[in-house]
Amino acid sequence: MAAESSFTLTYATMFNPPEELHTRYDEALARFKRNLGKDHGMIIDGKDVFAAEKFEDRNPANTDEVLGLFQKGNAEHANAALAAARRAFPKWSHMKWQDRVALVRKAADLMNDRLFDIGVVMSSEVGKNRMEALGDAAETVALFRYACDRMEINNGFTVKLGTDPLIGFESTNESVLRPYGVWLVISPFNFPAALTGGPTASALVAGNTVVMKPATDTPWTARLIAECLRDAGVPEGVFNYVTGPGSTLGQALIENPEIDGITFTGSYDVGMKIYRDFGSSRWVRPTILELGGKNPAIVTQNANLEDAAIGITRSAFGLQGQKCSACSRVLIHESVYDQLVSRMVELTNKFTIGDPTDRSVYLGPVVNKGSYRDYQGFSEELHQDGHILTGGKILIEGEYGKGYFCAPTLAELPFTHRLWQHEMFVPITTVGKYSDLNEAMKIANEVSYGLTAGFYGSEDEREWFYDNIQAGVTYGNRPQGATTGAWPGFQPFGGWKGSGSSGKNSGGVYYLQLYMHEQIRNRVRRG
Ligand SMILES: NC(=O)c1ccc[n+]([C@@H]2O[C@H](COP(=O)([O-])OP(=O)(O)OC[C@H]3O[C@@H](n4cnc5c(N)ncnc54)[C@H](O)[C@@H]3O)[C@@H](O)[C@H]2O)c1
Ligand SMILES: N[C@@H](CCC=O)C(=O)O
Repeated sequence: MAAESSFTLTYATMFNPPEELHTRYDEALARFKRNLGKDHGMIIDGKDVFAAEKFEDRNPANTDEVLGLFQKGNAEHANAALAAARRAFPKWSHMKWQDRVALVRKAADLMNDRLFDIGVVMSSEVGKNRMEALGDAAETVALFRYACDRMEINNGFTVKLGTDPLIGFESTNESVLRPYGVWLVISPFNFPAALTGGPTASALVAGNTVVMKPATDTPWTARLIAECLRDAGVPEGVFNYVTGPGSTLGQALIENPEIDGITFTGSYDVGMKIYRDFGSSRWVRPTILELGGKNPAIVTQNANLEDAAIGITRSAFGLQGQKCSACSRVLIHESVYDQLVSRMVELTNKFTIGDPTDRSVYLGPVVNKGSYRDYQGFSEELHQDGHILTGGKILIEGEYGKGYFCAPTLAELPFTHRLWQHEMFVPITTVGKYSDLNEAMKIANEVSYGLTAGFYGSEDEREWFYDNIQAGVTYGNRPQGATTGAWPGFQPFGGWKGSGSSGKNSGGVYYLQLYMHEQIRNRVRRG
């Protein structure tokens, strides 16, 4: 987002926003308060569709507050949405790609105009602080535009190939990338705009039609993204927005043979189940899985310790540790261990915790009761098996008692403990001491995940780190965030090993191609 000033909002710049951003956020917050408690439909074939059963979208910072009512979609809604997407596919896919790009760009412009309203809704249903929420909305705009740019730069992915060396014939060849058909997008709660909107925009620009299903904790943000597409004039049925539980609606979507491709972003367990279920079809369909992380930061004796402390604590506790990219493991050389740990504790204790719509707040609540309980369980385990440096308790005094607030936690733990391997997805980071850098690298890589990783050390050491770490997004000496804060076109985002299936990062130059299959066109003429 470019405001009137020269400031451009990204996850790296969000720590020093101009005053104007706060003013506009506050205006949106006032509008939002007048819109609470409404009944929001699904969007199927361009129409608002209401189900017999509803679910409440509640504010995790104040669980008494019902943000809105949403539809508990079922298998019938799944079938209707997929059928609408199937009907819309022939016309959408045969439209000139330039016309699809124009519509998706228009949706991005609308989203940019509505950025602050989207941001406030997101803060309220996810618990994201202001700048993180605005960042997620701005990232979605960037992902829409990036997909359009890539289609243009690649001229619609039509490439002239060699002419066959025939005598008496002219035989030309061309490669064309073409859409698959109906694409399913299932997204998680933590980046409800970017991870619903990003894959949707790529699928649409490529010529697929889409059914999108957000997480049950975050239906409103996704609805606002869907409204941008609808209001931009994307034809009926080309995208469809359905809401409801993953175990019923999500499962019904997965099991429907109408789907030609899927982008699932979420946990490893659900992703792997989807992969297996999806694999039982008559042929192999593209399955883009963006899964969990257990992201390490390695700090050597040559590091700038202040940059390391700032970057690590920001990445450990931004969005309450509920980022796939969160810095959840820190490996520190023994010679600088005490100094760095004490600075990290100091910075962690300075974070303001509270209502995420408040401008001074860095940590909001965790997203729901399940995460709140997870935090308590892990804290108990850390009290027993490790040493809590700070945190380790839920916050219940005063206003905190109304929501799911947890103290950001740093804990020492033997490297053999299971929590060095398990993605906790709450504000808890484990810290350990190493004496040999090769050993630290071995520990960093000995997990099922390979999403992001951070490094603080000398420039030579850093190149060694890149060559040896198993991760899709890596950062060196970055105070803006040790392991978090990727931006489309700058740090395309995706993981290795159990963190991702495609090996190509979203917001990167190889991503849009995943939504298309290749057709070779050979044309022969006598003469
Ligand atoms: N790699 C990435 O880019 C990335 C980004 C964000 C989050 N994540 C991961 O997402 C997880 C947190 O998000 P979450 O708690 O919302 O994840 P989740 O796996 O619980 O849910 C993700 C989505 O899957 C749906 N779902 C659940 N069961 C389903 C089923 N059987 N069939 C179809 N859909 C089903 C849910 O309703 C939701 O929409 C973490 O593991 C995090 O690391 C990964
Ligand atoms: N793109 C985000 C992470 C998304 C996953 O949760 C980042 O780079 O921090």
